[in-house]
Amino acid sequence: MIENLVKDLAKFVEGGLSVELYDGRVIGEGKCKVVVKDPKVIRDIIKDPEMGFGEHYMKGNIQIIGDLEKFLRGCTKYLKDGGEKLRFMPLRSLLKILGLLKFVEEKEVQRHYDLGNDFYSLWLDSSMTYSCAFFKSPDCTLEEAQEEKRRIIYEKLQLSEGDRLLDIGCGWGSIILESAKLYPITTVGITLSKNQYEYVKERIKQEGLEGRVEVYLMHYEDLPKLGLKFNKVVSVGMFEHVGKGRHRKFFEVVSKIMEDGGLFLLHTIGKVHPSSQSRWIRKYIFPGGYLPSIEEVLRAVRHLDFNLIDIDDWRLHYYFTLKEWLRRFYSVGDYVKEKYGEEFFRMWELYLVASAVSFYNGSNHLFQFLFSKGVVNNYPVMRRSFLQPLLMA
Ligand SMILES: C[S@@+](CC[C@H](N)C(=O)[O-])C[C@H]1O[C@@H](n2cnc3c(N)ncnc32)[C@H](O)[C@@H]1O
Repeated sequence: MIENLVKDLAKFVEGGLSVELYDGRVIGEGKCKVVVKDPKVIRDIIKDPEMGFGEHYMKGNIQIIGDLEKFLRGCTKYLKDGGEKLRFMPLRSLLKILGLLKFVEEKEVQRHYDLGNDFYSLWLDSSMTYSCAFFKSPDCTLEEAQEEKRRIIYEKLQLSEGDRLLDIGCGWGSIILESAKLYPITTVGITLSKNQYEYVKERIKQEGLEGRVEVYLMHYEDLPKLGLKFNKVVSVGMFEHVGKGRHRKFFEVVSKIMEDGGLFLLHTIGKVHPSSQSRWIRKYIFPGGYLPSIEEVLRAVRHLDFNLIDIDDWRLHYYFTLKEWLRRFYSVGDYVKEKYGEEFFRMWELYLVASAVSFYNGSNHLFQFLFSKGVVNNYPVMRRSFLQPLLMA
């Protein structure tokens, strides 16, 4: 059975595939070599393929000598194109890893983001933005691409004098801090992470933005308690935490704190159609996260007073963002292994590569939904630019 599986899978992995088993047997030949160090790997993958692969990869019981991204890409292709017979092979579930995120409870969100500002600053750009950037051209730096993403958001939100902007899930504050410097507006950000909250508070002081920028450590459901109303709202990379069955409630809250005629830009990873989510990612990276489909987002606003203006898909931009995060992550690999341990390194490596592959192969997308509260007819009818240079040759 293993021989057949390797032979079939090898057809889909660029450069071919060989597998070296714990007993010294080598099956197949190719550029990518999978080393299986422990007989438990096979047992656990058969029992629970996705979790089995993920956990043994983290522990180093499975090693990929060659390109992990190409290997995972091959696996997805194999599962997609491999025909009816192959769909029942154990590896099918393994690539569920390529889904992302699902709703998490407060403590779980904190566990992820409070890993420490130091850890994230090792591989994020200098604005500490932890979401998809926009690469105007393939040679943009990550810093430039994150800045470009913010510019697009400000334009889509038509920021102008006197606006009150809310950022739900503001992270390390790049939007609320920068937009308040660029426009005569006031901004408010909320986050569940104590580290992010302290960091943003300090930046507000350092940059003399007191009175114009506020940050709160709070759950979005508590927003109405602030007693504030906003005419512009943005949420970037946070909706993935909201969770199945809670999307409608999220929009109800946003509607409560928005003024009529206001604009809401929702930037989220998503799926075109509802599909399965990764149990491994939920256990180790984003416990509880859920990636909504377009349909689920639109269904959630159906009976509310939001009117859809535009949907944009930045799928390949997230692939490039992840590749850049990964490049930076690898460049500090030895330090990460020493400080956080080998298993932690391998867990984050797998998460970043699997995520990159999920955008490359089209399982995941990055959507920007733009809604108005009520019908707004004085919105520009054209996007900033329809023609972007090709990102992929
Ligand atoms: C992926 S980060 C994105 C941060 C930032 N928007 C960016 O683009 O860099 C998700 C953010 O959502 C926040 N978050 C997650 N669940 C939340 C909740 N229930 N209420 C408020 N914030 C939440 C996290 O604390 C974190 O700041």
